[in-house]
Amino acid sequence: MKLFSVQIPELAKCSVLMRERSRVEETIHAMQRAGAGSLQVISDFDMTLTRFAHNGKRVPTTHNILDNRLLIDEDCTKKMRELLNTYYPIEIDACRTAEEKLPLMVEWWTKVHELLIQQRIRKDMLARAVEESSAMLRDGYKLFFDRLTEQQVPLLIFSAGVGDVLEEVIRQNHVFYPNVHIISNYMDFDQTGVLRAFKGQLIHTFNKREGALSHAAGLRELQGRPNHQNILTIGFLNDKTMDVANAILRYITSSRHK
Ligand SMILES: Nc1ccn([C@@H]2O[C@H](COP(=O)(O)O)[C@@H](O)[C@H]2O)c(=O)n1
Repeated sequence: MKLFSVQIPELAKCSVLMRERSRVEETIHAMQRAGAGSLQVISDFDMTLTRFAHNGKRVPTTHNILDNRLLIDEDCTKKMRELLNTYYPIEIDACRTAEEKLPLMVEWWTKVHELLIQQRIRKDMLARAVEESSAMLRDGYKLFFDRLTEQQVPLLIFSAGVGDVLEEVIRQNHVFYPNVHIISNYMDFDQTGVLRAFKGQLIHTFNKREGALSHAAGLRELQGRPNHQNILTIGFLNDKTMDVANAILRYITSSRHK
């Protein structure tokens, strides 16, 4: 289909890899015919909506943003880093199955959350910790969030990170719009604003997908958007921008094509 190299030239870039090009094109076409009113977007957060690295340094995940003296002491920093060095290589180990990794991920998240609770983190310090961090959204994020909100397309961010921190990152980047819904690990603060637990069921890397789909089905705003036969999954190479996702979004939501 010539149409796509002309109307979405970003898809012709050699950095864009597709398992079955014709299927991708058919799906985008079907989504465009269905229009913005049928669209819903589900996204990860850390290293998807945020950058992987900047100036050669890793951009912190929402958990790592909490590594700030305003919130935790040196001993906790040390223990959290040891846990990261132990469990992160397991999370990304291509030789282990998801079944093998799952209990180890539960162990990692549980240990870190216990450490954070012991630190009696203060809710009113979170915004400053985010300000002082090097958290950074991926290039092209503004166009992405703006387009979705203009077109009233719900954006469900499903993250195994820390929801309170995630919210603060998008708030400080001025894109926490009403169409944005976040499912994540939220902190539970006592009446004086001190962390005492994490709310609800733990979300980790290996239970995110099922959780995202069941939550999406339950959200009132997403009802009436049953575009389940047309699903497009987009992954990013670490240092790439959101231009491909933005180009597809522009095409699908542009009234010119209707
Ligand atoms: N203590 C932890 C636990 C997890 N992480 C990383 O957070 C990432 C969350 O990613 P989302 O796409 O779900 O937002 C996850 O992949 C872990 O690598 C961490 O940094 N510290």
